[in-house]
Amino acid sequence: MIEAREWEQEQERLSEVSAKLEDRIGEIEPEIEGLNEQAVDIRRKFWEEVSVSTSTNEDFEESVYSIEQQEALLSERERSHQNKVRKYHKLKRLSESPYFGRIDFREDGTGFAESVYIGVSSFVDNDGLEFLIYDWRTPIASLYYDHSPGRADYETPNGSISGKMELKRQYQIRDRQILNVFDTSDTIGDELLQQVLGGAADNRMKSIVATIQKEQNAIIREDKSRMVIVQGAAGSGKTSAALQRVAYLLYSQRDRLRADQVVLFSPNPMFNGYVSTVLPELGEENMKQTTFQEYLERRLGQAFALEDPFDQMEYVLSQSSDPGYEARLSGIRYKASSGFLQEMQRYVEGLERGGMKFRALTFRGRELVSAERMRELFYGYNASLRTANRLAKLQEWLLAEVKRLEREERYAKWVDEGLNYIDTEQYEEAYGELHQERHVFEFSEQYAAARARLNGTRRLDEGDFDFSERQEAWLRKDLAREAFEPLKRGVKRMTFVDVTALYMQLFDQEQSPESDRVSSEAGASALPPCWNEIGRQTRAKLERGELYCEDATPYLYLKEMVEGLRSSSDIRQVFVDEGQDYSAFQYAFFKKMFPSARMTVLGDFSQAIFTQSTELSGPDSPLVHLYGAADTRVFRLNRSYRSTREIVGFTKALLPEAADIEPFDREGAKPLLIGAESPKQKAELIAAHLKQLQAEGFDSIGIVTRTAAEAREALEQLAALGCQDLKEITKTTPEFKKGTLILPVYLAKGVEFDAVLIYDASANAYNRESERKLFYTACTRAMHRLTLFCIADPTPFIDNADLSLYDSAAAAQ
Ligand SMILES: Nc1ncnc2c1ncn2[C@@H]1O[C@H](COP(=O)(O)OP(=O)(O)OP(=O)(O)O)[C@@H](O)[C@H]1O
Repeated sequence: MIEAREWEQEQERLSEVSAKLEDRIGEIEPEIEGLNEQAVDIRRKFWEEVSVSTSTNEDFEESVYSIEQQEALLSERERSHQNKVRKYHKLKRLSESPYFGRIDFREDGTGFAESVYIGVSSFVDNDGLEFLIYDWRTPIASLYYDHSPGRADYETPNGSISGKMELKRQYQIRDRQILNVFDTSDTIGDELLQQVLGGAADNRMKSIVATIQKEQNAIIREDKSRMVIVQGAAGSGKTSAALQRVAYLLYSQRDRLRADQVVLFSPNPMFNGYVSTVLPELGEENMKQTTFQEYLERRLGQAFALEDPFDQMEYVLSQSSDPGYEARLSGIRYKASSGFLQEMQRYVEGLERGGMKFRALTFRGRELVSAERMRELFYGYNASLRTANRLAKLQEWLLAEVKRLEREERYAKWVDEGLNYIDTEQYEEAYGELHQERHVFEFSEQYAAARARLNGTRRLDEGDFDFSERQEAWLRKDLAREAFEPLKRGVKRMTFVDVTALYMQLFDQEQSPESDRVSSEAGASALPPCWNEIGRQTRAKLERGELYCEDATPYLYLKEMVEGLRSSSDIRQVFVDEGQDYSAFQYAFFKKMFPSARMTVLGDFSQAIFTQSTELSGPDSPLVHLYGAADTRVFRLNRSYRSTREIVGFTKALLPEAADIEPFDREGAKPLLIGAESPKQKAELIAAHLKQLQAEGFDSIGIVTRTAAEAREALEQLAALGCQDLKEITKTTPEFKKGTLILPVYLAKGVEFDAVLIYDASANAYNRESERKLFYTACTRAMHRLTLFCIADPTPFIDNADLSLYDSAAAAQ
């Protein structure tokens, strides 16, 4: 705390700045309202003011010009309106809490220290000279995040500036009143962070702008590398830093980066809502948010029923007795691997020499162009042409061929018959079309007649226009055109390439029964265990018009590699959260899909709960290879901000690789393990504990289960025991609500709760080594309290947790 006198001075300054903000808002407000009315007015009068005249060419041009002018004027007004509105909202936001930090910095060579007040955006005094508030993203503001009082420097576009930081101060301000002021010697004062982290969880993520940590700031401001990888412990602020980074980039590159050129891939649709308020809170427009599954659905959803990652997860967790289980798991791993990616790349190259698969073009049950003919043409093109280019040539040929066949078809029997069923509408259309032609005809006829008169000759074709013949010809053409339309559309979409057969062909090679692992044809990679069964499962699924989750990306990759990629070069920044859950294929895909983008991938290999997963930063990481080590920067975050010291102490004992995680120093109760004797008793204990937590004031509680079926069971049991307001979260729930949620671990990814209850931590439930990370992920969702329930023995995953790390309670009989 600071002295009373200083506090008073700070309050005085705050009041002054607030008053200036109010004045500025007062100046802009009428303008905003005026602009609003103007825009509506111009739109309303738009068509009144432009009279469209088509009587002469000049008139018509005049009208078009006038419309264009009006439109340009309107767009300009709207743009300036939007800018003003944005400015207005920024001022409003500032007026609620103008700043959160201050540094006094004496630049070397100057005789005075400047006081730099830092807030969510800049505010300059009316004279235009004095910055009353600096935006947190300005170069000088980085001092606040990176240094303690003493020698300090910061980077600007023109080089480094050094000096001495004489003061570093933090504020908590509400309604223009200072609630708290802290002077700090630390990089960012622990006191403020303590307060922020001690607060309750929300159903929306919060901006961390006032308490960004030095190691997070480095991630936020990194702007040299093409690829930024963040491997960070659970709760270390990866998602928070990512969102701040988006806001930073939108500011620092405001002349060349728009919010709609930034895309964030989230782990599930609910997560989109969870993080959607952060950027607007920082005064920025939201970026595009999507899930990879949504993208796959858009690209493949019409052709196949796609399995989503959550159904795949449910299968992996609950169908271990299925006879094909081992093969499926082996397939999931293989189909996500760099080995399969390389195999696929070799395969696509090989298609230039042989093995292409085509689908014949058929029409009314007749084969128009056989697959064989297409193959001949394809392999007859210049051998130096790539597959996609040859396909483009073939496509051109096919379109011409289809048009030729369509012309021939006009006199086919079915068209003769079709003429008998022409309705009046079609006749009218034909009449109309011919009538238009008639004008042209008449004009040329008149012209020819005039010439004939002038030359004193007679035309041979005079008067030979036969309307009914022409009408029939028109109708025949129309019938054939309509019937051929789907075929033409198909050729344009390249449906003549049999991608399904091409994909299946990848699995054709038989594995010898005596060997589980044999070298593939190319000799560079080995086939995975249960290879033959993997092939059988893959083919059977495809034949049903379905795609396993693990097949969707490789399938699309193959399709794109063969047919030529449709990329989005407009996207400039791609963010991937929960990056450990994406396969090597998906990363190769991102690179191809967004050729002009830089990438930021955030994740935690300790939370790799899906069977397919990618190590983010090790030597084998496909991510590091994606753009090359020189253009890649890896950051590590080891400090966990989410959970209390006690919870972090317990969770880090669950996983050997979590050993070096440091908790932020915030105290709380030890995790509690409660043993029950029967499922019924377990449910009763959970119900009682829930009531106790609610009575203590926790209003964000997560009951985390292994599977969706278990979540349903939990809901029924607890509701029967009188627990109120329980909300079940399924993969189709559109957004998180505050309260007591019951959900499977894989849907709790990335989110947090005041208190987490592990619904079943028994040895029976969690015992397979492959589920250790699943269990770890569940426990690391807790901020303040973690309680685990089990029947008989607890999961062996806690064997390494020293008994001092948690409390145990057996059920009272
Ligand atoms: N610098 C910070 N100041 C205040 N709060 C922070 C800071 N960094 C992280 N937090 C808080 O810590 C919690 C965890 O942050 P976040 O969800 O971003 O972590 P994460 O690394 O993405 O976690 P996970 O991998 O478990 O999804 C959030 O409540 C966030 O607000």
